[in-house]
Amino acid sequence: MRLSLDSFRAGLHPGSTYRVAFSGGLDSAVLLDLMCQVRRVSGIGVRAIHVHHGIQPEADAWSRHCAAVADRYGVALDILQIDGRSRPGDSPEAAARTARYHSLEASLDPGDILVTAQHLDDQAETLLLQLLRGAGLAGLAAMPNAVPFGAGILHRPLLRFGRRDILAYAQERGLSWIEDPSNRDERYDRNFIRRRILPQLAGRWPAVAANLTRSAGHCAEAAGLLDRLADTLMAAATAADEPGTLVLEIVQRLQPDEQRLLLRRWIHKRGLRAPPAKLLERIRKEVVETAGDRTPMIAWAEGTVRRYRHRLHLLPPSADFDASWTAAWSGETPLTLAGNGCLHAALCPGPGIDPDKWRSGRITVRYRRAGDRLEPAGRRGHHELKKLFQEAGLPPWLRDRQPIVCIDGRIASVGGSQWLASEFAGAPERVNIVVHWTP
Ligand SMILES: Nc1ncnc2c1ncn2[C@@H]1O[C@H](COP(=O)(O)OP(=O)(O)OP(=O)(O)O)[C@@H](O)[C@H]1O
Repeated sequence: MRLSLDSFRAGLHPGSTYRVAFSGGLDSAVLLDLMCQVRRVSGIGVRAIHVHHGIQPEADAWSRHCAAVADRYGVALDILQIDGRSRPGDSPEAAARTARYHSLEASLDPGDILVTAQHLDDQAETLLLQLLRGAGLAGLAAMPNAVPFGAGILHRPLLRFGRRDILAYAQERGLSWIEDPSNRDERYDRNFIRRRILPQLAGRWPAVAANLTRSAGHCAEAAGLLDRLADTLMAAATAADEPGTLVLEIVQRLQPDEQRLLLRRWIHKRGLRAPPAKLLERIRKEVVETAGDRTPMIAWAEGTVRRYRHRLHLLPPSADFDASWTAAWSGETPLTLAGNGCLHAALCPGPGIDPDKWRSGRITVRYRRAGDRLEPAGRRGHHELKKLFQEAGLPPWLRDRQPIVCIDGRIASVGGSQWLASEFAGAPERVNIVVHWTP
């Protein structure tokens, strides 16, 4: 489609404040020019944002170029300084991109529309890259035209226009831009596809970019439908008294493909990246489908799926929890438990620790040790903590994480004030020390 002010405006997502992601390259130079023209005719607010990655030696010169261009348009430019370096083993391209998107996302105010300059050929490259990675529908949907992003929206108004139309527009308008030398580096997959593969395909199928983009559109529609189906399955399977937990029996009644869809959505909604397909299938077979009363679990880098008492639980990783940790506590100020929330103590009416015993003893906090026993307040006889936890239906993976408050080395309370030792418990009708645990 020919790129003109009218054809561009016709597809622009409605809004009143736009932030142009301006790298200084050809595509975003055209986008900024178009947005400034729209501003002239319709009075929208336009600001530009440039991300300074601090990686390439030219980064300072690019920032200066962007500032000069923005100045000529009379547009305010925010320069976001980020550390776009990758960690060993990560792709530098992906690390810079992730850091850039995070900083752009955080910079938006409510209602802002962030516009970026990806076009039809970028979309075709993205689809090919996703196919080569073996992506599922969500990946093949490639880049959406508009999605919620931070406090605002991310919108790509040039997706309908090809690289050639964008170049023609820039030349016609006499725009200036900078060329990033790394765009020619064919060690990067995207550059290889753009420079070697797509021209070959276009020699035989001139409409290749438009057709691939159309396929991405079909995938996007199907992916949206499946998301809605997954939400319906999840609403039906979620335990009413424990949001975030699924009722095993309901999940088991679904077909295998529905189970996979539901598991992926459940993990995604928790903000975790789904495991690879093979591992997801193991979760389905070994955790969901296994018969009997077993309590299987499967962990991957992003989390753990566990089955316990007819429910499925999803836990984020807990890297810094140390079961051998112990500390003295004044009881006056909250105590932070590494990787396990915090404790605080307050005087409250009702069951709790006798304030006199609390003040006169030496308080320490630790975790469970083999053979720990307790006589619960109001009950006769000592019981192993393990038995008390089982009796209360506490899932096994939470048992070692219950903080144990000791007075002079003897257990006074467990899990905040969930279990109180009779030897330290105050009279329940009086005001006592209540230990709260916020995991
Ligand atoms: N340094 C930058 N500062 C501000 N915006 C940028 C910067 N780099 C890129 N952008 C914005 O992102 C768009 C896409 O850039 P580019 O194609 O280089 O990114 P990419 O790494 O391939 O990411 P994507 O997959 O989103 O296209 C640009 O057109 C521009 O709008």
